[in-house]
Amino acid sequence: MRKLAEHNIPLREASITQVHSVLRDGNPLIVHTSMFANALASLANPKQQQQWVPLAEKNRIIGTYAQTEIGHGTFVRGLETTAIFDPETKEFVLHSPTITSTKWWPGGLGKTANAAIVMAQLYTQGKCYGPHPFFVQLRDFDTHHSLPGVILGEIGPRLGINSQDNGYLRFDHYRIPRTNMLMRHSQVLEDGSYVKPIHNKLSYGTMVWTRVAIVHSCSKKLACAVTIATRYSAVRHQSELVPGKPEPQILEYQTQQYKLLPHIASVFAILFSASSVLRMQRNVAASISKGNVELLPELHILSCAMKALSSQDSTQGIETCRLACGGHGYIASSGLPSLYTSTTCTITYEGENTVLLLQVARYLIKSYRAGLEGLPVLPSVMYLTAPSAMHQSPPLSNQALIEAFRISSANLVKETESRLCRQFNLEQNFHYAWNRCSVALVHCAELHSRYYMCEKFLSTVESIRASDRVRSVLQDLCRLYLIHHITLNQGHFLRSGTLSGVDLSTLEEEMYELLAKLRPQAVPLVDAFDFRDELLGSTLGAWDGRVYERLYEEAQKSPLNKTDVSKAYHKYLQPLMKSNL
Ligand SMILES: CC(C)(COP(=O)(O)OP(=O)(O)OC[C@H]1O[C@@H](n2cnc3c(N)ncnc32)[C@H](O)[C@@H]1OP(=O)(O)O)[C@@H](O)C(=O)NCCC(=O)NCCSC(=O)/C=C/CCCCCCCCCCCCC(=O)O
Ligand SMILES: Cc1cc2nc3c(=O)[nH]c(=O)nc-3n(C[C@H](O)[C@H](O)[C@H](O)COP(=O)(O)OP(=O)(O)OC[C@H]3O[C@@H](n4cnc5c(N)ncnc54)[C@H](O)[C@@H]3O)c2cc1C
Repeated sequence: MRKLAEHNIPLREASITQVHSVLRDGNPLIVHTSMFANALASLANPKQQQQWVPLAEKNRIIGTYAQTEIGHGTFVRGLETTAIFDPETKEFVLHSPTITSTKWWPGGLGKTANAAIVMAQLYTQGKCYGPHPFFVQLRDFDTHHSLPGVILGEIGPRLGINSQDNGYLRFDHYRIPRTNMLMRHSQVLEDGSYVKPIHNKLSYGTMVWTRVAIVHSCSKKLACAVTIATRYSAVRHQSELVPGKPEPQILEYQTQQYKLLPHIASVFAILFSASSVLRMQRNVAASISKGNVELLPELHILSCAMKALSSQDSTQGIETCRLACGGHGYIASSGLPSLYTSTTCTITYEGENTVLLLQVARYLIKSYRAGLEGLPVLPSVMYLTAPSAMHQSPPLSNQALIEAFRISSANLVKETESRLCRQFNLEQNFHYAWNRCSVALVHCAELHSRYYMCEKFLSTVESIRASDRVRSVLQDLCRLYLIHHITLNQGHFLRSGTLSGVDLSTLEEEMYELLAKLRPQAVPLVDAFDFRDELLGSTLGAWDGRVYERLYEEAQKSPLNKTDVSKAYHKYLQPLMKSNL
C-alpha cells in the first residue's frame, strides 16, 4: 500500500501480478482494491462517491463485495438477504432470515474489511425489486470491533489463497440510512417510491468489470508459469536423445516443446482478447453515462466468454507447466503450486464457468433465431446467419483457418438449435428442453469463444508495425495456436466439412515443424515478458538459471533443518523404535 501511494498508483490499478509477488498465497485486500473500489466508482452516485471514495483511497474504509450466500452463488436472483425500507425512520433494515442466507466467501470479509457492498433483495412499499447493492459499515472504524447486529467470521482453510480471509456475514435486523443504497442507477426516494434503472442488470456491473479484469490477470499468471517452465527446460538436462550422446536440454524434446509452446502462444491470445474486451468495456461505460445501454448485453456475453476461456486455459496451462518440470514442479519454491491454486479459483468465482458459457449459448441461440427472422443482431454474432461458404482465401491459410472456425461455430449453433427445437417438441417445455441440450450448448459457447480468441490473436499480430522480426515470430506463434486448437477440436471441423482428414494431417505436420522452428524463440519469448526474479519468486525460473543452487538454498530454510534431530524423534520415533511394535 505504501508503494502504491509512493508511486501515485490508484487502488484500482494495482496489478495483480505485483500483488502476487508480495502475497503468493492470497491477498486480504484484493477485493477492496478491485471489486469494492469498482462498485463505488460505478454504482454509487457522485454524492456517495464524495463521501466514501476518499476514505477508501486512504484505507480508512476497507471494503469487500458481499454477494454470495452459503445457499446461493450462481443464482443471484435467489439471494435471501433482505433490505426492507422503513419509511418511518428512512432506513433500510438488513436481515439474514435463514442459515442459507448467510453471506459466504467474500475476500477479506473475515478479519480485514470494516465495510462491504452488500447485495440484498430490496423491498419497499411491500414490493420486492430484486438484488440491489448497499454500502454497509460492518466494524467500528477505530476499534475494528464488529458492530451490534453484524455477525462476522472466517470460513476456514481452502485449497489455496489461505493468507486471504474469506468470510461469512449475517445481519440481525441491522439498520443503515436510506442513503447507503448505491443510487447511481436506481433509487428509493424518501417516501419509499422506487426509481428503476435504465437497464435492470446495471447493478451487476461490478461482476462484469471483474470478469474483464480476470481475463487480464489470467494472461499474467500463465505468463509467469511458462516463464518458469521454459527457463527450467533450458537448464535441465535429462536422458539421451541420441544414445551415447550427452544429455540434452529437455527443451529439445518435441513433447516438451508441445507442452510449453502452445501455452506461450496462449498468453498472447488471452492478452489480446483482454485488450479488445477492455476497449469495449470503456466504450460501453461511456455510452451508459450518456443513457445508452444498447451494447451492454454484448459486453456481458463477451466478458462471460473470455472469463470462462481464459480461466480454463490458464489453469490447464499452469498445471501443464508444473508437470513439465517433473518432480521439481511439485516443490512450493518453484512457484508453480501457488500459481495453480490462485488461478484455478478463477474458474469458479465471478460466475462459475459452465454457467457463464450457458449465458453465452443463450445469446448465440437467441441471436441465431433473430438473424433467421431478419431481425437486427449485434456485430459479434452476425456470422451465425451469414452465408456459410468458405471465401476465396488460399487453402489452409490463416484466413481460411479463421473461416473454418467461424463456419464450424455457426454450424454447431445451427445443429444445436435444431436439437433444441426437437427436444422442445417432445417436452413441450423450453426449460426442460434447454437442460437436455445443455452439454451441446456449452460446446457451442466454447467454440464461439475460441473463434473470437483466434480472430483477435490473428488480427492483432497482423497489425504489428513496429518490427518485422517480432511480427514474424508472433505470426508463427499465432499459427501454432490456430493449428493446435484445430487439432484439439478436429471433430467440429470434420462435421462442418470445413476441413478434411487430409487437411488435418497436413496441419498436424505443420504444427510439428512449427514446434521445431519456434524452439529457439522459446526463451527469448518468455524473457520478453520481463518478469523480475522477485516477482516470479521461483527457484526454477530465475533469470540466471542457477536452478540447483537455488533449490539447495531454499531447502536450507525448511524449519525441519533448524536442528539435526527433530523434536518428533524424541516424542514419537524413539518411543516407537523402542516399543517393539
Ligand atoms: C449470469 C447469471 C447466472 C444470470 O442468471 P439468470 O437467473 O439466468 O438470469 P437473470 O438474472 O434472470 O437475467 C437474465 C437476463 O439478464 C442478462 N444478464 C445477466 N447478467 C447480466 C449482466 N451482468 N449484464 C447484462 N445482462 C445480464 C442475461 O444475459 C439475460 O438476458 P436475456 O434475457 O437473455 O436477454 C447471473 O445471475 C450471474 O451473474 N451469476 C454468477 C454470480 C457471480 O458471478 N458472482 C460473483 C460473486 S463475487 C466473486 O465471486 C468475487 C470473487 C473474488 C474476485 C477477486 C478479484 C480478482 C480481481 C482481479 C483483478 C486484478 C486486475 C489486475 C490485472 C493485472 O494483472 O494487471
Ligand atoms: C476463492 C473464492 C473467492 C470468492 N470470493 C467471493 C467474493 O469476494 N464475494 C462473493 O460474493 N463471492 C465470492 N465467491 C463466491 C463465488 O462467486 C461463487 O462460488 C460462484 O459464483 C459459484 O457459485 P456457487 O459456489 O454457488 O456454485 P453453484 O452455483 O452451486 O455451482 C455448483 C455446480 O452447479 C452447476 N450449476 C449451477 N447453476 C447451474 C445452471 N443454471 N445450469 C447448469 N449448471 C449449473 C455449476 O456449473 C457447478 O458445476 C468466491 C468463491 C471462491 C471459490
